[in-house]
This record gives sequence, C-alpha cells and structure tokens, in this order.
Amino acid sequence: MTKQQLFAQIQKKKSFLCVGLDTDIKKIPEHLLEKEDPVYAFNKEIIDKTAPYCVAYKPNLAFYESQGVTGWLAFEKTVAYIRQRYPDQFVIADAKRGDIGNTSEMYARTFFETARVDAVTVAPYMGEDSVTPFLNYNGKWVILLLLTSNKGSLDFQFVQDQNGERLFEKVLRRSQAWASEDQMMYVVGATQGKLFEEVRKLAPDHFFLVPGVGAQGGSLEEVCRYGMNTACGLLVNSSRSIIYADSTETFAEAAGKEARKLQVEMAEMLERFL
Ligand SMILES: O=C(O)c1cc(=O)[nH]c(=O)n1[C@@H]1O[C@H](COP(=O)(O)O)[C@@H](O)[C@H]1O
Repeated sequence: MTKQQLFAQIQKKKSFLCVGLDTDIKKIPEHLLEKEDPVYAFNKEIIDKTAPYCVAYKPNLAFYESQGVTGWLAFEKTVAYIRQRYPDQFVIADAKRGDIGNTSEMYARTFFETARVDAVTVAPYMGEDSVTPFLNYNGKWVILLLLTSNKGSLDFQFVQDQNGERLFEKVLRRSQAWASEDQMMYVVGATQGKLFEEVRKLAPDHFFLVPGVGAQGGSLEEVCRYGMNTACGLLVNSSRSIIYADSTETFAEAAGKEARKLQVEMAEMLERFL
C-alpha cells in the first residue's frame, strides 16, 4: 500500500486508528477456549466488529510466538483473513526485528513473502545494514522504533553526543537517507506528548505509528495537535483498551464500541488539525 492509498483510507473512514491484536490466550473469553483455534476465533470476531472504524491492524508477534507453532498459525490465518475480507486494511507485523544483513533478509522474507503483511516494526540499534534488507520490497514498509512509549525510552533514546544531538534525533536524521517517506514510518509513543512537535519538524512528511493511547494513558489530542501533518501522518494504535473492553460473550461488540469511540474522536481531530 502506498502513502497516498493509506491517506485515502484515512479520509474515507475519518479514522487513523490501528487496532492492536495483542491476543493473549489467558485473557480471551472462556467460551472461545473450546474452539479449534481460540486466538484466531477471537481475532476474527474482533476484526469483523472493528473494521468499519479503523484503517490498520497490528498483531504483536510476541503474543503469537509465545504459543509456538499454534500461535504462528493463528498469526498467519489472521493476516490472511484481513487480506481476504478487508483488503483495504494496512497490516503491521509488530515484531521489532533487526540483525546482521543476511539475517534481516530472512526476517524480511518471513514477514513480506510468507506472512505477506504491509509493514514490520524494526529496531534501529544495529544500524543501516540491519534495516536496508527490509527495504527491498516494493510497496512494503519499515516502521523504525524512534521514541518509544515506555519508561525505558529515557535510558538511551535521549542520550546526547558531544554536539548535543540526542540519539533519537540521530536515528531520525541518518535513517531518512536510507528510504523515503513512502517506505519508512517511525514509532513515536503517545506518551511523548509535546515532543511530537520536535519530531514532526525533523520529519515533516513521514507517517508515525503511535502506540500508547488507551491502557498507557497517552493523549490523542496532544498527539494530533503536535503530530498531525497535511496527510494526517499518524496511525494511532490501541490494543488492550479495545480488544479486552469486555471479557464475556459480547466481547466483540464491546471492542467495536471502543473502536467507534476512538474513531469519532479522530474524525473531530481531522476536522481541527488537518
Ligand atoms: O512498536 C510498537 O508497536 C510499540 C512501541 C512502543 O513504543 N510502545 C508500544 O506500546 N508498542 C506496542 O503497542 C502496543 C500497545 O498496546 P496497548 O498499551 O495495550 O494499547 C503493544 O503491542 C506494544 O508492544
């Protein structure tokens, strides 16, 4: 999917919501546990009820890989289900990969050829040759971790060099030479608040994947005020607050309601800040 196509979806749906499929078998409603593949059954219902209100899905690989082969199959089937039923949705494998070149090539093959997602999250720590193998696929995206939403983001991401340049600024500056804004997005956590203003100045045209609204307490209003650009430039992810809104048989309806609530807020933000 191109940047223009993604923006067209955002305009059509008045939403830049990404639903995080962080499906924990220990948290899914009991009645699903008797199904052949409970995680897949849960995801299908969540997807059907949230699809009208979002433009993207982000399965987080940790939740699938923790279940071994069964979990990987649930992940692949989930991606295939979205592809078949909702082909306009942007699918992100949240895998946070990155390794020496030939290993990254295998990761890229895993996610772009085998699982056939649109984008994969990648850690920048190992540098250029660990990221570029993901860029050899037309129409596919790298989403580079830049300023994460967690407390530990303070440990390294703000460390300054002798010229006062902070690590996240260096990552942003250097990585923009590896790919254009049609192939690269950046993770900027919603909890980073006003810093969006600075990051947006350094990357005026890129999309940001913004986790941290919902369970982590980030402010959607602040993200939009400081982070939105003329093509929206934001995909805001929420996982737990949507998919675990209710733990009974009406879990999917409850997820749909939560997604709709965010979509309504997003429509208002698009009116105000676009
Ligand atoms: O790359 C990510 O998606 C990510 C980066 C980050 O800085 N913070 C962050 O929370 N995430 C992911 O975004 C999701 C957030 O989930 P909730 O807090 O439940 O909405 C999880 O899958 C996290 O792994």
